[in-house]
Amino acid sequence: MTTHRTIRIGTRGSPLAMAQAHEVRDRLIAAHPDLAEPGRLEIIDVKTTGDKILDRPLSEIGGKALFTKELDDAMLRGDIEIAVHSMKDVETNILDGIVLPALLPREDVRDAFMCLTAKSIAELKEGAVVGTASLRRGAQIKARRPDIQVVNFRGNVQSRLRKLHEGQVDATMLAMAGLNRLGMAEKATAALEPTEMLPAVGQGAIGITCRAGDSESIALVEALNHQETYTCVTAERAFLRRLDGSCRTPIGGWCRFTGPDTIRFDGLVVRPDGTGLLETFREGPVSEAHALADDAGKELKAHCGPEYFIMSTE
Ligand SMILES: NCc1[nH]cc(CCC(=O)O)c1CC(=O)O
Repeated sequence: MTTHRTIRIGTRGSPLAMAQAHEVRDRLIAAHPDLAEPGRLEIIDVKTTGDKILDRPLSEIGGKALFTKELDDAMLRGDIEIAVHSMKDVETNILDGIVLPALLPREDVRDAFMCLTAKSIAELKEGAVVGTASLRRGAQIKARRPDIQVVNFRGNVQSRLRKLHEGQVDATMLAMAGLNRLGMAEKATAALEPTEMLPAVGQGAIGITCRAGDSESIALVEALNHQETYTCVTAERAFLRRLDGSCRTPIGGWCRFTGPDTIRFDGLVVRPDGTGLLETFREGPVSEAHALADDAGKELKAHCGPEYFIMSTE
């Protein structure tokens, strides 16, 4: 192959998004050493609405599509060849004209608990204030500790840590994956086991998209795919699709390999106020991962009424 066009890697501009884009660039060069030549790869900061509006809950301003829309638009316009996404933020249905040729090996899937006064959720003082913009984290913590007050809390990792140190909240939660990628894992007070806080669908996984038909970029990106992660995250997204997943419903879903040929999927839904937690799991062969998670979604969907879903009114 002797084409020499520049491959533009689009990303959001936050420190975490930039770290992820650099990881993709490094992996592309490791897989295709000719890409190390000057001018072959370029990282482009595509501003997203989600990064610009910081004072309202994510669930009120249009959900996770915000984080990906501008990257999708830039790709469809032909401004970038490759886009780097946190799979947690990618809509369950990928746009026509865009493909997902690779998921990188999954990072730590757990949520981090960050608190200056307690080592665990159980040790938080009566009536403690926990800051999170995530309905999933807020509802799961309320399910465990109904006395806790959950307040909306956004911003990047650095600004959330500052608010914690200023005493605006008693505790907050972040993805371990993000802290690890920023080299800030030591900021976590504890990692919450999935039995205590089931992660979001796609948490810890980076997805790389290309324009459908851009066979050169697709071939470069496909070499980075980690099949185990792809199988698990695809299964989780089948579960999410059954539940009409968006930022507006507290949903957790996690699939992992339990042996070379077997998986286990765990899923839950809970009302935003922390009541009515419903959980289920499936175990079976890897080849059935998608069908098993899909079936788990059907089961939970049959049991959760409209009060599990916050309807959009804006
Ligand atoms: N919604 C923002 C977002 N999207 C992905 C991550 C973390 C990295 C990951 O899950 O891969 C975060 C921040 C957080 O939840 O702490």
